[in-house]
Amino acid sequence: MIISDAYLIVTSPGRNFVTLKIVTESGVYGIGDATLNGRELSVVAYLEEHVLPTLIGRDASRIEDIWHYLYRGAYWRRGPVTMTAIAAVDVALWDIKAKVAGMPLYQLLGGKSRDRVMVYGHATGRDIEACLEEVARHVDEGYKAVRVQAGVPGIASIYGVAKKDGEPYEPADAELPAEHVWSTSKYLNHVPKLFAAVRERFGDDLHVLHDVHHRLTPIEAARLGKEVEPYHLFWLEDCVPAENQEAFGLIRQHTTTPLAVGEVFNSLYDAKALIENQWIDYIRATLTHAGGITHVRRIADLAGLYHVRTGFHGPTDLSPVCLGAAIHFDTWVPNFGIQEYMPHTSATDEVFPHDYRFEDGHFIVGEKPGHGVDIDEQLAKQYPYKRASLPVNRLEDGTLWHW
Ligand SMILES: O=C(O)[C@H](O)[C@@H](O)[C@H](O)[C@H](O)CO
Ligand SMILES: [Mg+2]
Repeated sequence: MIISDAYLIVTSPGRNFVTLKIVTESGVYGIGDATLNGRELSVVAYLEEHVLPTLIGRDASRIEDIWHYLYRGAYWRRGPVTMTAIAAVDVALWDIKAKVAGMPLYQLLGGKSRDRVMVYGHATGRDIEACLEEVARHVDEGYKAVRVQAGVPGIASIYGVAKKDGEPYEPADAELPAEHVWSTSKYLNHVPKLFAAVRERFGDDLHVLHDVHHRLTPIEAARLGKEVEPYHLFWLEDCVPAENQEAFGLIRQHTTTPLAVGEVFNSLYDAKALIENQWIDYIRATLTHAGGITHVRRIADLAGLYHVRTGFHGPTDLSPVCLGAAIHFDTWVPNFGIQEYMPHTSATDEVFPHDYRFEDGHFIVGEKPGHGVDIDEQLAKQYPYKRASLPVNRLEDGTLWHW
């Protein structure tokens, strides 16, 4: 299982994706996702200059050793670029190992803990009415859990709401960052009304989620958590920026609304205090940005000791390679909570043929050896990279805020 080649494929079938392919002397290959939204080419440079040349001639079966070679061996630890690069190598190597073993990846991890993986979809609308229509569409399509984000009166553009009702939401929508204007008070006054309307129309059984996208302070998050308690959210996500993990201790004292965090985390150390103090309920760090299967497995195991469950990040800016590998992980991990699912465009699905399938609000893992996702390199060439940036947010007085 000697590595003979390793190269990147950058393609943009609707949005940018970076994919690593590692090939062994026997011809067996594996692929890993290396997409860091809005910062794609920094990971390309990191891999091409510092990682890929060191892989040639190594034994692909030594996943653990290669992980530490890339982590400890870099001297400069952690960070999204490094950890995304390591993750791409790691997932590609697990893909190779499972293919060589002739097993779907979940078997190598320990086998199935469940038959299917519950997902949540995204309902978005300009106002509450439009948003409720989108929730209804998701319910009709079989979803058991729906994230609900609506426009707020007085805020012109807001995270999570598509420009036109019924269109999928894509945040990296401009070559250079768009500037949005944010008002915490308008938002806080509006969200409880949205969830009151959702429960009134859809009853108690549907799981409902909401993403604050890092824009509150701890005491504001505490207020929101308390005010939505009657509507029994499945989770309130990223309610404050999480560099200061202790902030979650304050929020926790005030509310029983379950808290999810971690899509921007890239290592266990970002979440250690959050988990050990039981300040959160769901950890969202996912394979592509947090060092791959080898590292996220450690995060999940620590989380399990403290009743924290997984709720992997799964937006369209993570490629089907990430989603496919995540579904294997979700099928195995004992402390699974939920998986995020934003459907990719059909052009993306054609570039990345895969064997997972969506059925009745759940993903069913595929049975092909490996993680079950491939890349059509010829087709990928038809979609050249296009620079695309995430927006920024400013308060109404012009202060740069969290988007
Ligand atoms: O919960 C989510 O799915 C996320 O918040 C995403 O929508 C991020 O904004 C995106 O991944 C940034 O690239
Ligand atoms: Mg989020």
